[in-house]
Formats: sequence, structure tokens, C-alpha cells
Amino acid sequence: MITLNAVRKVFQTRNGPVQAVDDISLRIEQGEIFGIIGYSGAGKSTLIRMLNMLERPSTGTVSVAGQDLAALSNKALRKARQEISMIFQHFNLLWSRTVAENISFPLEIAGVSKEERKKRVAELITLVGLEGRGDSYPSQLSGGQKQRVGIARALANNPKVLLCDEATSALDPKTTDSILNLLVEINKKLGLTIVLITHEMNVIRKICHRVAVMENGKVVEQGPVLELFKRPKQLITKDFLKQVVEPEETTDMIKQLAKAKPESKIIQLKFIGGHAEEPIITSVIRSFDVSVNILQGNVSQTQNGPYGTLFIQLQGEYSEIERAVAFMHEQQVEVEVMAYAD
Ligand SMILES: Nc1ncnc2c1ncn2[C@@H]1O[C@H](COP(=O)(O)OP(=O)(O)OP(=O)(O)O)[C@@H](O)[C@H]1O
Repeated sequence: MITLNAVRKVFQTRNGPVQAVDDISLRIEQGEIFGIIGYSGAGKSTLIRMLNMLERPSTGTVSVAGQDLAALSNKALRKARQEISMIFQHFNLLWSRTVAENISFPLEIAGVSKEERKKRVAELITLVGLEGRGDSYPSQLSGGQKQRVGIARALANNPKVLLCDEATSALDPKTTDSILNLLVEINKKLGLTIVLITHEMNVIRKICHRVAVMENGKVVEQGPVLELFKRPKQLITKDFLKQVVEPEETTDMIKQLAKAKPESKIIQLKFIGGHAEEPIITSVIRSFDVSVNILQGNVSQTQNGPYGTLFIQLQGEYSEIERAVAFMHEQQVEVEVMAYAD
């Protein structure tokens, strides 16, 4: 659906050239929700804006639905843009227009008749769950409702691709969840390809099928979300994953426990899909002369299946702990030794 080939973007500034995007090649398949995660300045906005030519690449090509966007005439690009919609962090609504008039706006531009527009706007209002709010003004809506208007407006002309530029960054966690659920629903119902940029791993975990991690203008790691959770390669990816699986309290707790019992070993077990943790823990207790202290566990849902982590502390003779760890390594889990002190 979307192909980027050796795309670079260099901005000329007073202080010299800035390479915002540095040789990125990517394929995004039809119907998938593809996330791009990175810290501020990584080049995410520049990259997503090149997917509809709001920014033109300095070199390289961007193709959407088989069309090389940079090669299109202005007229053809305007047409192509109807198929590549975008929603924004700060919604970009027209404040003097009602909800219905905001949603109707791209239909007016596309030359849709008044009657058709009325029908389509009503459909879209229902689709995004804003029934009864058609005559409200944006200032009378909550942040979540404003983003729903943004989504309805973006879907007005039946696009093939929806680009989401930090679409939930201005929202509280509960509202973020409801907007993310709406995006998943739309993806399933309409088969829409969704590309989103974010700095929050939770957004990626909740709705994306695949993810690319960006750093200094480059994609440093990419793959199915569950695969990244299972085997992150880059330090930056591990850092992002900590936002989800290893909150700061856990790190503090591990440090304290390791200090209090320097002969113990703290292990993080990662369970992917349906593997249950209980049989492994039971086997360790039965087969080795170690005691197992369960510290913390959680299970998160991703679009590719559940992902669980369990932090345990092993105590006993050094050699028994080593044997127990070796045993766990042989099981269907990922094992990481978190802290160890002689
Ligand atoms: N129009 C521009 N002119 C000059 N430099 C730019 C321009 N747009 C972006 N940059 C620079 O390109 C780099 C990447 O910026 P970009 O906004 O794409 O990153 P980002 O990952 O989206 O960060 P943020 O989340 O803070 O927007 C930064 O160094 C930024 O200063």
C-alpha cells in the first residue's frame, strides 16, 4: 500500500543543513495499523508528512497505492490526497463551524451535492459516536469529542489511508483509550490502512500490528509489535518498552531487593501468546533447591496477542540458582537476569 524507498529529507536552516529523515525504506501493507515511535526530534513528523507530500523528500520516493506521489501533477496530487487523510494532535478544526459543518467541509471541496453531504455527514457522526452533537461548536466539546470530529472529517471522502500525527498526545489516558478503540474499529470495519506517529509505547501496544522505531532520522528497528516486545534489539527500543512493562517503581523495587539480598538473582520472564507462567515456576520449585519470590507480574494485550511479564527473585546456593536459570532458558519463555550481586 505504502512504499518508501531510500527517503531523505534535509532542511536548510540558518545554522546549516538539518537531516530530519535519513535514508528510510519501509513497506506498509494494506489494512494494517503501522506505528512509528521515537523521541522528540527523531524525524517522525517529517516522515509522516512525506506520506501525503506536505513535505517533499529531498531524495528517494514515496508511493501510495502504486502512485509515486512526487511525480504527480498538482491536480493529481490533490486527488491522491483525498485518499490519504490526516488527523492531528490539536485537531485542526474550524472553530466557527459546527461539528456537522466541519465534517461536511472536505465534501464541499470535493464537489459533493448538498443532499449527499447531509446523508454522509449523518453516517459519519454515527460512525464516530457523536450522535446529537452535530450542531455543537468545537469549543463546546471535550478533547476526545474534538478528535472524533477530526476523525469523521478525515473519513468523509472514503480515504484508503489515515495518517495520525500524535492524535492522542493531548488527551488523558481514558480518552486516549476510547479514541484508540475507535481507530481499531474503523480499521476493521473499513479496512483502512492507518499510519500513526507517537512517543508512547502504550499506543503502539494497544493498536498497532507493526512498528518502526526511529532515532536520529533513521529507522533503527522494526517488526511485529509482539516480536519487538519479545526480542527488542536496540537500547532505545528497550527503553520504550520499559514504559509499558517496567514502570519506575519496579526498577526501584528491584534495586532495593538486590541490595538487601545480594546473593539472590532477580529474573524477568517474558511470556508470549498462550504460554502460562505457573508450570514453569512450579517446575523450578520442585526441581531445584531454590526459593522463588514472585515480585510483580502483568499481562498486556497487543493486536498480535497477549504479552506477559513476571519478575521473580531466586534465593539459594549459587550453583542451584545457576541451574534453575539454565532450566528456565530452555523453556518457551524469554529470560532476562535483571540484577545480581556477588
Ligand atoms: N521545517 C523545518 N525546518 C528546519 N528544520 C526542521 C523543520 N522541520 C523539522 N526540522 C528538524 O528536523 C528534525 C526532526 O524533526 P521532526 O519534527 O520531524 O521530529 P519528531 O520526531 O516529529 O519530533 P516532535 O515529536 O518533537 O515533533 C529536528 O531536528 C527538527 O528541528
